[in-house]
Amino acid sequence: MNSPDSVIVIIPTFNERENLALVVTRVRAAVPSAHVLVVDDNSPDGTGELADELAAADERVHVLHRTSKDGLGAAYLAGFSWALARGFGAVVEMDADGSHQPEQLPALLEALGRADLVIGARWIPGGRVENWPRHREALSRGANIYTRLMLGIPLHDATGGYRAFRRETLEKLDLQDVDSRGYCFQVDLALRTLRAGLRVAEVPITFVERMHGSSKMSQGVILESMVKVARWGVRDRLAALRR
Ligand SMILES: Nc1nc2c(ncn2[C@@H]2O[C@H](COP(=O)(O)OP(=O)(O)O[C@H]3O[C@H](CO)[C@@H](O)[C@H](O)[C@@H]3O)[C@@H](O)[C@H]2O)c(=O)[nH]1
Repeated sequence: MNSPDSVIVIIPTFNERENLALVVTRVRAAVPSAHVLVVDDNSPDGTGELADELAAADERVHVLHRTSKDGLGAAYLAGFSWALARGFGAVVEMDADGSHQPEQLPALLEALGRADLVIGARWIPGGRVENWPRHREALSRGANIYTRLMLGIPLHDATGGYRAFRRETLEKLDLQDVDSRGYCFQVDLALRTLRAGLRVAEVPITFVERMHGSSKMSQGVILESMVKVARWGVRDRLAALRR
């Protein structure tokens, strides 16, 4: 069992062979006490085998192999239950492609001292993106405006995927009810955290476009997000009317 102040960084992977070793090395250098859990969905490019090699070389690196690509949300849910069962006190989400800077992890963890969930935010003062194509920036900014309007939440980067949870936060969120598969998983968990009356803080981050491989963003992921966010907004407004 790990101590309450122990940190695990969960990295979901699908075809990230060219990126994984560097990001794991950078995490271990930025916070040497942190553990890393790679959750691989049977990547055809051999990412899972590479993760096994990294785990064999470092006792703080672990791998969860899943049988097929089942979405970012499902991968994180599997990673969360693995981490909670082993007693980690802080659980971090991070992309494998180097978009999230491991060197900014100490700032996220520091903010977790006064919040229940910390989101690394691109769209607040001090936050920025580097080398992102214009259409991706427009999509992300638009998605966050849409989310804020539909849900009436005070967050500027609810879709951001660089974040740190206290273990107690995850324990309170009824994760067994979460069915968000794609990137709307991020909004889903932020919304659940706020609705549970917990504190969400945003800290500025620099998001850097990946050097290798490609994004797994798809029309299906965008559609799921639009429909789910609209549905949650209607649900919450109806609930407010009934009160
Ligand atoms: N295991 C697993 N991993 C996945 C899957 N889909 C994506 N991933 C992994 O999840 C991470 C993010 O996926 P990308 O495809 O690189 O995302 P992006 O387009 O750069 O994502 C941006 O938008 C997301 C949604 O808002 C954000 O979550 C993310 O932080 C970033 O801002 C990567 O490590 C990728 O390999 C999946 O089905 N299974």
